[in-house]
Amino acid sequence: MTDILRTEDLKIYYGQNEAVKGVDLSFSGNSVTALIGPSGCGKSTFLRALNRMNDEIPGSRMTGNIWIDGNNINAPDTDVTVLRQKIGMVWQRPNPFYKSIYANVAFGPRYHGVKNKAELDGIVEDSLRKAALWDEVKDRLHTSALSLSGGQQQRLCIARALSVQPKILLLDEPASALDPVSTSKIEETILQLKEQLCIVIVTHNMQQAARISGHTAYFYMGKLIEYDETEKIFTNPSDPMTQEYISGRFG
Ligand SMILES: Nc1ncnc2c1ncn2[C@@H]1O[C@H](COP(=O)(O)OP(=O)(O)OP(=O)(O)O)[C@@H](O)[C@H]1O
Repeated sequence: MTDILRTEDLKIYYGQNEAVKGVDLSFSGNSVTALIGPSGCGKSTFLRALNRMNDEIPGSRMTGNIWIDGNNINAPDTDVTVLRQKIGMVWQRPNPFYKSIYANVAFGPRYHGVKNKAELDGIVEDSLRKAALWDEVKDRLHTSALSLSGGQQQRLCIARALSVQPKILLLDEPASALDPVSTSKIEETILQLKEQLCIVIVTHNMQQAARISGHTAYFYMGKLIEYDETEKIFTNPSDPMTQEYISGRFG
């Protein structure tokens, strides 16, 4: 499979603190890659770099390259809005806008110039279907997004990210604040989205990583220790550090 996203010697700093220490990783289309590792090892920092979300953090800077479709996203002429259209992101806590369900999903397409109501209606329905939320909300599209449960809000945030047709979806512990039923709905949604997207997910939940990802990257203290097929990482990792982490977490 062709890689659509690749990092090369990526280093990320907060002031003097080097949080990510020269990571090379590649991601292909139609795949789910899990980023795992102990708290503070740099998973979220690495993830946020992939659509330049760290730009928003004062004192943060990065070196190295991130290639998407052959373009270096760290190039000074990169249009960050266009970049974030291609690479969507969903955070740990659902963060819908204080607007209707419809307006949340229509926000991105409207921002990018879609005005036609029929077209917007189509995008909203399609995005909500892909996020496995349509059947639950189709009769209340114009009610507040905040009237939804936490799990529904998170699927709404996924629909919102999908509405601008990204190629890549970044998920930062998207189910860690949810109950088991909502978690399994999010996991089912991720598995369906894999058919169309490249997905990178940070998770603390080893079982979740094993259930949904094809490849897993193990980070420790800012370094990428091991990257391989998920089954290999969880059954027979090559690096003793990975083994120690996995057995501690599973044992
Ligand atoms: N906004 C920030 N400002 C300064 N330092 C930060 C910031 N965010 C993260 N760091 C530091 O960068 C390092 C990596 O943190 P990061 O949140 O990326 O790790 P993580 O593996 O995602 O952790 P967790 O699993 O707890 O979310 C840590 O030393 C952390 O203190």
